[in-house]
Amino acid sequence: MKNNFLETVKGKLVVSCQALSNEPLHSSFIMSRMARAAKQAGSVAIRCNSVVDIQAIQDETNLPIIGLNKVDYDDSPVYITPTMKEMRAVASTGAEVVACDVTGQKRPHGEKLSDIVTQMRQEFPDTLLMADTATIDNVHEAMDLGFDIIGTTMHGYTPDTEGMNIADDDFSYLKEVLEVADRPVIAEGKVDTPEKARYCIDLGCHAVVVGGAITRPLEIATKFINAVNA
Ligand SMILES: CC(=O)N[C@H](C=O)[C@@H](O)[C@H](O)[C@H](O)COP(=O)(O)O
Repeated sequence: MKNNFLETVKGKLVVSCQALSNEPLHSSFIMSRMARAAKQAGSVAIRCNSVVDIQAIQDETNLPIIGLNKVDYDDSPVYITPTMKEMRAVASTGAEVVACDVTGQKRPHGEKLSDIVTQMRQEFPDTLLMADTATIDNVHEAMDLGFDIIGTTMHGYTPDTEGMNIADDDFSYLKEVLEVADRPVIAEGKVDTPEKARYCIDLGCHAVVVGGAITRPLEIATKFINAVNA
C-alpha cells in the first residue's frame, strides 16, 4: 500500500488535537470532535496522541494521522513514543506517520533509537517516521537514522533549548534546520498565529503543525485573560 501522506500535506496545515489526562478536554470523543472541526476548516491531516484518540479520530474524520503516544517512564525524560512498545501500538492503528522523540536523551530501559528504527522498518515498512527534534544535532541524528520527516516539535522543550521559541530572531532556528535538512521538514511547536504558520511554509517547510493555538481552549483563554487583567 502506498503511503501518500507527504503528497497530501505538502504546503498545508496539520492540526494537532491533543489533551493529556491533566487537561480539561481529556477525552477521545472530544478530540474526535476537535478533529472534525479541523477537517471542516480544511486541515488535511491530524496529529494526535494515544491509540484510543487515534482510533476515534480515524473513525470520525478518515484523515491521515501523525500518531504518537506520550508515556512517562521513571528512568528517562523521553516521553513522545519513547519505546518500541508505543511505536508498535501507534503504527498498528494504521497511522500514516509515527512520531517519536529524537532529542539524543536516554530512552527508557536503555532502548536504542537505532534498534527501534530498524525494528519499525521491518514490521511497518509503509509507515513514515517523524523525528521530533530540538536541536541541529538532533536533526543530523534523525537523518543518519533514516527518519522520513524532520519535525521541530521539541525545540524549546529540552534542557538544552529551554525557553527558546521557533519564532525567535525571525525564525532563525527553523531557517537553519531547513538549510541542513535533506528531507521534508515539518514546523511544529509554538506556531501560534496564522501569519507564523504561513511564514513557515513560505520559508520552505513541507507542512506546519499547529496545536494549542487551535485546540487547547485553556491555553487560548489564558492569553485573553492575561491580556485583559494586565
Ligand atoms: C513538546 C510537546 O510535548 N509537544 C506535543 C507534541 O505532540 C504537543 O503537546 C504540542 O501541542 C504539539 O507539538 C503542537 O505544538 P503547539 O501546541 O505548540 O502548537
